[in-house]
Amino acid sequence: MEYLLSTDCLTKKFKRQTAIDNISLHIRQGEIYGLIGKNGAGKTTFLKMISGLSKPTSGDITFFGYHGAERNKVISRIGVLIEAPGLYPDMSAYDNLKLKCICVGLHRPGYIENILSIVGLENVGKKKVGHFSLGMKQRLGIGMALVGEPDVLVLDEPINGLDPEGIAEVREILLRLNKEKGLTIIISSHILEELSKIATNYAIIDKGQLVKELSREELEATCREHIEIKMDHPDLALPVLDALGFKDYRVADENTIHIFERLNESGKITMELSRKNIYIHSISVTNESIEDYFLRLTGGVDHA
Ligand SMILES: Nc1ncnc2c1ncn2[C@@H]1O[C@H](COP(=O)(O)OP(=O)(O)OP(=O)(O)O)[C@@H](O)[C@H]1O
Repeated sequence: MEYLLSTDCLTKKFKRQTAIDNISLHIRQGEIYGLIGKNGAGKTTFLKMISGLSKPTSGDITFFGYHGAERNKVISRIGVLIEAPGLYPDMSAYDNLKLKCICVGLHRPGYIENILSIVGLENVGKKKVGHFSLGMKQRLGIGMALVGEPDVLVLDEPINGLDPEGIAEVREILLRLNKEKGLTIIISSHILEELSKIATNYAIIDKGQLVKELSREELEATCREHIEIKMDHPDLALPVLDALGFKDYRVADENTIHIFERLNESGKITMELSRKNIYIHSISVTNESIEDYFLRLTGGVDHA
């Protein structure tokens, strides 16, 4: 089984609006998979479908090798926190977790205490959840999603509205769960910069469509300072770069080469290419921030 979870041409329509349009994504075990998109891009709709909370209009989802209706057999292997965590405000964190444990038939001694400690709420005592900060509620929401030891955690904008300290706390918890328990995490956000601190893989979606699926390494390479050459046939330039001793370069797309070393040698490269009669459209040194890259792919700032 190459992928733990994948979607094939997944589509969701609400009357005439297509919220998710033909999205095929691939998530491996152990990844922290970030779903990035502006407000209204379709993140929640997508996460609801893969979590079994909403039915696709068309397309398929494969999870643990099961797809179609068969996927119901393994759907409980997904722990979900979508929109606000469903917490009882007049009860303590312990009692909220206890209720969930009873619902799923879990009665192990020390189980609830362990979850409280994982999400950093071991010292809140009998304080009612209604008096918790937003960050504490989010952490308890993550704890609730952990009941039953899922293999995958699906989190919809878990850092939305949190202050920097709250964001850092959630980030630490997720990194630890991923590293120590090997949990696969699928997490959405509209801030790529923030997600880039934890995600190993990304899908950028815009207006319901997949714009790009890429790994952390690919994102870092794209946003690292580099020489960018725009030309019609990048393949023609590669022997010239090799002859000049360049090693750290890649063909970014059918019209672009990125070179990540010797950034002051644009002139030399231009001269060599022109000596070989290889025509280029432009050559420049680029340092695009992660957020600029996201805005470029999703058509700039949304002023709606
Ligand atoms: N139940 C529904 N009925 C009708 N339209 C819906 C429904 N749920 C979502 N939509 C529409 O689908 C589109 C995608 O919404 P979705 O909530 O998935 O986006 P999102 O990326 O999660 O955005 P946000 O971050 O603002 O929640 C939006 O235009 C939304 O209005």
